[in-house]
Amino acid sequence: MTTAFNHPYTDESAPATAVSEDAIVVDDSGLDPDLASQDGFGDDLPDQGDLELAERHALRRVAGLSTELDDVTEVEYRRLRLERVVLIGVWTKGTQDDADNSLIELKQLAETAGAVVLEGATQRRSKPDPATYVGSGKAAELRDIVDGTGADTVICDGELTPGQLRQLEDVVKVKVIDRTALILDIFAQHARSREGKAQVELAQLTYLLPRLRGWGASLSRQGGGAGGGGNGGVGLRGPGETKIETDRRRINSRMAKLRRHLAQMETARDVKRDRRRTRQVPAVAIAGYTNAGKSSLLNRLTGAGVLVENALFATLDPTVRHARTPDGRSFTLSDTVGFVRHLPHQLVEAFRSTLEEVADADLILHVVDGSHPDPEQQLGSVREVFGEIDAQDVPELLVINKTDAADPVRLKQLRTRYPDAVEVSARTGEGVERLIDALSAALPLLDREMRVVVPYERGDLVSRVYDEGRIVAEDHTEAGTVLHAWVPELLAGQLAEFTTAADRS
Ligand SMILES: Nc1nc2c(ncn2[C@@H]2O[C@H](COP(=O)(O)OP(=O)(O)OP(=O)(O)O)[C@@H](O)[C@H]2O)c(=O)[nH]1
Ligand SMILES: [Mg+2]
Repeated sequence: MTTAFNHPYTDESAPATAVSEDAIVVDDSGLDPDLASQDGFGDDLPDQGDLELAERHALRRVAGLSTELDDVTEVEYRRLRLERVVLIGVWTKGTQDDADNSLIELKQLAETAGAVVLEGATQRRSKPDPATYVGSGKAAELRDIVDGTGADTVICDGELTPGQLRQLEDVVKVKVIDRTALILDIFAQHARSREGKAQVELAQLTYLLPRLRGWGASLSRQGGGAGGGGNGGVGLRGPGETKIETDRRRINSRMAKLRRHLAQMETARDVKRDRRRTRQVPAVAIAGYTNAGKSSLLNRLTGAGVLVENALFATLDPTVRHARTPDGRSFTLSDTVGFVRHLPHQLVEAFRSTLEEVADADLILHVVDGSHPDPEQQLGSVREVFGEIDAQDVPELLVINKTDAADPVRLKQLRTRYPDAVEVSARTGEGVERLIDALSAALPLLDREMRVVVPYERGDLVSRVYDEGRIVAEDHTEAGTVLHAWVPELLAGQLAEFTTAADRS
């Protein structure tokens, strides 16, 4: 029994505290000035990101003075801010390696959220325990580990029911959260745009709603002091229940408000997308597992200067760049939010409009980290999400990235398995030429050759030829701009009236 608890993260060579150096520093104060000021959208959410833990506790006690909503959503999320954590996974199927990889990913997620991982352990079971996730014996061992390490949080590698979270908390006596809450927390820390923030908040509230009671109980216990210890105490329970009802109502109305705002923002996005569509510029979406190197590749391909970080979910807001093939054809290239195994469905829902960029693309550059121990599993998870967002029919160009760091044997396996994939290193630039060629070949061809004389008052058409087409020759005469160019069908139609006699045959 005891041996089932392995502690892979305590070895001397990799002290757990080293992780905090890479941790993302979130400066909430300067983050998003427009959220609070421009439309009153965030008016009821003062920014409390920099509050010390103790102050957050204090805030909870003056809950009656602030609005209830601040209390529940903001403060309780902030309480989620993890410091010293112990990881626990239930290993139900697959090999020991799979179980270890899963826990290593959980460790990366926890570190990305800013936590220091003290210990990790897995338990082999046919299925998670319905009461406490791990069996009761393991739960007691887990409590000993928590005591021994001074951890303040346990993170479970799965999605737990509200009841499991509460019951496990009762045993280990510290906060217990699951993988879903952890991912939501990372997204919350990384969201930059108004839309991204709203999407994440909606997902968090969806997650929080059925768990209100459980968290309330554990938090009132953690509040300690005034309550007289124990489980929150009989005296606290009555008012707590009423408060939960109020909170629930407020959360529901907040969610409705967020949905309305998101719908508006989505309309704006659709307009933008439609504009791109009518310009007939093919759209290429870069998608793939988180940390696969999508942003690096976008930078390599376009010099976009997009945030690259060795952290999970560095990119949450889609970035769209304009690019050209070597033969001059225009296309857009967009970076997207990374995927992860078991992406919480609340997030898939909330990010649906962002993810639709992928579903709407003419081509997906699916980036896989070739240096990962199990790239094929990541690839499978990503394709699963493609299915959920109806992107499975979009042509896909598989890109195996990080060849500079990948094991040659693994690369060879991948090559055999995916003969059409292109191997690149976004870091060294190796293979990028080949990728550009493959990309060009996969993009729709510009299909009309035109010779036109465009009068000077139609400079707009000339600039569209510049944007959307490829100019073979250009001259300026008294009659206007003489162009010989290849252009997309739609533009060809609009240029038709200016075709030169020679071309009219
Ligand atoms: N060795 C190596 N590292 C790479 C390569 N491409 C990217 N990386 C590193 O991988 C990490 C993640 O890169 P990103 O470009 O941020 O990955 P991403 O897919 O955009 O990640 P998210 O936006 O977080 O989902 C960074 O530390 C990069 O420096 C590569 O070709 N070789
Ligand atoms: Mg990125």
